[in-house]
Amino acid sequence: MNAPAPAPASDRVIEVRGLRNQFGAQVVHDGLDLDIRRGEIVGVVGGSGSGKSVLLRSIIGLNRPAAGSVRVLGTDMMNASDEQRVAVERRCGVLFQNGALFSSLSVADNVMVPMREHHDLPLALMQRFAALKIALAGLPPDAGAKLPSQLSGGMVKRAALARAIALDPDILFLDEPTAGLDPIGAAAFDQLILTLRESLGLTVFLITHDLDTLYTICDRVAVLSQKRVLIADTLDKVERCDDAWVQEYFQGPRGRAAMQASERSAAQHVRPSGTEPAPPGRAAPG
Ligand SMILES: Nc1ncnc2c1ncn2[C@@H]1O[C@H](COP(=O)(O)OP(=O)(O)OP(=O)(O)O)[C@@H](O)[C@H]1O
Repeated sequence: MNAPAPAPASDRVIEVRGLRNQFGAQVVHDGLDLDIRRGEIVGVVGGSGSGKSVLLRSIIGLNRPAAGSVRVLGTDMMNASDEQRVAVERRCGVLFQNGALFSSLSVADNVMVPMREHHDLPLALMQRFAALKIALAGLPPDAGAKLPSQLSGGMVKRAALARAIALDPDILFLDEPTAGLDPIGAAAFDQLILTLRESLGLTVFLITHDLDTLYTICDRVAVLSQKRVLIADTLDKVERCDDAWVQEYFQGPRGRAAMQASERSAAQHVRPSGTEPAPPGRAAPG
């Protein structure tokens, strides 16, 4: 398999080299390399327990790797001062699995948490910014006053997204953002990510098990297998990778359904105006 040409250094917003993570005797990553380029949406896939979340945590500094190097926005995270690390953190928004909102704070207060942490702004200004982010995340204005427990699952994801974009990040990290959403909610969330990428110029690191998300919004897909990134490339190249897990994942019934839905969607875009589009397809949630 030919490796894709390396991106110029100035384009790489995340560079992971020789990453090793180990918990006791369990080696999760060994010699893992990954580049993420400015402005792309990269889907990170792999079997359960392959180390996707640990990789995310290693990149954002929540997990200290046993070996290797991680550069984020040009900063060597393993050797950065606290000040440099905080400066990078400010430029990264994270949507954790299940949202991880503070249950005792309203949505607006949750969105203001990173603002309070990193800036010294008047309350009224923070409230205006929070309302803007809540709207950008596709929530109605009255959602700001609600507690997370008063929201539907889809709204919790959007509230967590509003918090993740609170500081206008350069890089958005999403850990299974469409898990638990119904197919229509998941498709809407995918479109929201695309819209935000365009409007905010984001780079997106996206962990997902959702094949439709991969086909709909990802520029490249990185497959975690055998403790490393087996391949990180466009979907058509990844689909042709002859690894057993990749074949089972992409050529199984759900993979084929997602691929066909994506082909139907592409065909709709060249359909002459005035003709009826085919209904959108989305593999049923597992
Ligand atoms: N803090 C920790 N201490 C010990 N083991 C850990 C820790 N964090 C993760 N692990 C282990 O590392 C492995 C990889 O975990 P990780 O959560 O990254 O998997 P994943 O690929 O995200 O899985 P899933 O798709 O199920 O969410 C798992 O075996 C997990 O139990």
